[in-house]
Amino acid sequence: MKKTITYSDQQKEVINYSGSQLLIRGIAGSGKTLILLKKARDVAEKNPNETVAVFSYGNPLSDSAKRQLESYNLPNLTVKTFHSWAMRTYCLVFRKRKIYMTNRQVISDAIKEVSTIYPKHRFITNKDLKGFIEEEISWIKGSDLCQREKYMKEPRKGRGGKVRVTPEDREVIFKIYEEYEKIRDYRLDYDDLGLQLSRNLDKIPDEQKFDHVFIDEAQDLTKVNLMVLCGIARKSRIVGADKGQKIFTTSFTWEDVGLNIKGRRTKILRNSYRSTKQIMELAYSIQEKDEISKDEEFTRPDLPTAEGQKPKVIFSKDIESQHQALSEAIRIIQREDPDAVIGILSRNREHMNNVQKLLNRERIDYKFIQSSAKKGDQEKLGSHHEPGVKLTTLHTAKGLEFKYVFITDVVDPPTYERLGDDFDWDIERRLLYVGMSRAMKQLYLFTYGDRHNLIDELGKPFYEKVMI
Ligand SMILES: Nc1ncnc2c1ncn2[C@@H]1O[C@H](COP(=O)(O)OP(=O)(O)OP(=O)(O)O)[C@@H](O)[C@H]1O
Repeated sequence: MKKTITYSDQQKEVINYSGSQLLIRGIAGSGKTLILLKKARDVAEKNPNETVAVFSYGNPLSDSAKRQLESYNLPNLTVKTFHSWAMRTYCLVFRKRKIYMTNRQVISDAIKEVSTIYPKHRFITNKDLKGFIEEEISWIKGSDLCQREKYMKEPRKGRGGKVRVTPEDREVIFKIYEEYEKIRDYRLDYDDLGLQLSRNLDKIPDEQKFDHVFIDEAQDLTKVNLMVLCGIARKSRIVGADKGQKIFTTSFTWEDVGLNIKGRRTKILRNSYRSTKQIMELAYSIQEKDEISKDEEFTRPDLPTAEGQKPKVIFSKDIESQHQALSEAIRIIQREDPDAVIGILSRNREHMNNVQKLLNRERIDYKFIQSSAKKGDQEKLGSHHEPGVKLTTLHTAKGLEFKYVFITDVVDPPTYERLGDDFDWDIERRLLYVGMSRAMKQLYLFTYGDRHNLIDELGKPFYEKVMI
């Protein structure tokens, strides 16, 4: 059943805004995507001879946007992800027929090369820091800091504080980056697409540009990708973003990417229409602890008016009893609400695979929500629009919503992942906030053992504690 929408005054102001640049800042569930799609539709309907593109974050979200727009049948309106558009555009600009992608091994090979110069440095000897180096190289390319001088001077705002980085560390990282680029050679990584296109904006063919560009979840795009998207807009660029949900370590200012959002060009949405007051109270209790809540661009939320049950936090002794509690909770909900959409969100793939094994064992039907599937797994892909149990990660759940949300394994990451005291808890807080704010009606958090820093930070009056 299609729900009727009565737009709020704040939302109407965004819909009726007719300027050529606009930033829509809004909290989780405030209708940024809804309004962006409505606006894109209006522009496409009013101007049938002009092209309109909506850029969504990832395939699940872009499929959802396509679904919402398909009945309007507007041939001048398209929905894309940055990567799908950039792959095609890169081939056209650089006259390539096929794109060869690098693999993770290239980072290991680059580290090995640099080990002859810095044999004792922790980035060389500590294998657990490889993930950090991978993110750092992505940051260098995503922010176009590809010259040594630039990289050495760049403030790390937005990059996260996972590992303390001294000037000597930067020297080592930059050497690894240079080796990585040499070994990579003709192959590309995901950051190359935006980087090379941002340097060749004038070569992008006209048919790959649009009169009006709408960008959703912009807080997590890299600086170069945003520059490219703003650069291909002939007439207007409309951007939706929420710093409170920034879960990747990208950094840019709106000015950097060519967007003037001063004065009336920024509109703010503060009400969640997705979740109940009880869910958002709990979600805000963790967001308050995040440094980002002090940022001038952070959007302060208003509490929703819709009432519901208090979220439940299930404390188990170990992972097995968590799984038992999880399968019991799924069965209870499926009995009471057979058409329910249940999202099971995990911190990483390993946790998701454990949940998958549990559901197979318990003969509970499920589908995955993910950007792509391995060959043969296609029929296991689902969407958050259809009833049933959906398995996904917190990262992929961004922008999506489920009537019931179960977040599993809310425990401290293992020490090797935490890198001692340098661990960036703010990103973990934000991920949990993103996960919690996906829930429309009921929210369950599952934890076990005695190491659950984030659970300890939650406001105690805002959840029901269940001990197993
Ligand atoms: N005025 C409204 N009346 C009823 N429902 C609304 C209204 N505005 C938004 N919604 C609903 O609220 C939910 C959240 O909207 P949407 O996904 O657009 O929010 P968002 O700001 O993009 O969220 P997020 O940043 O968390 O992805 C959707 O189900 C949407 O249909």
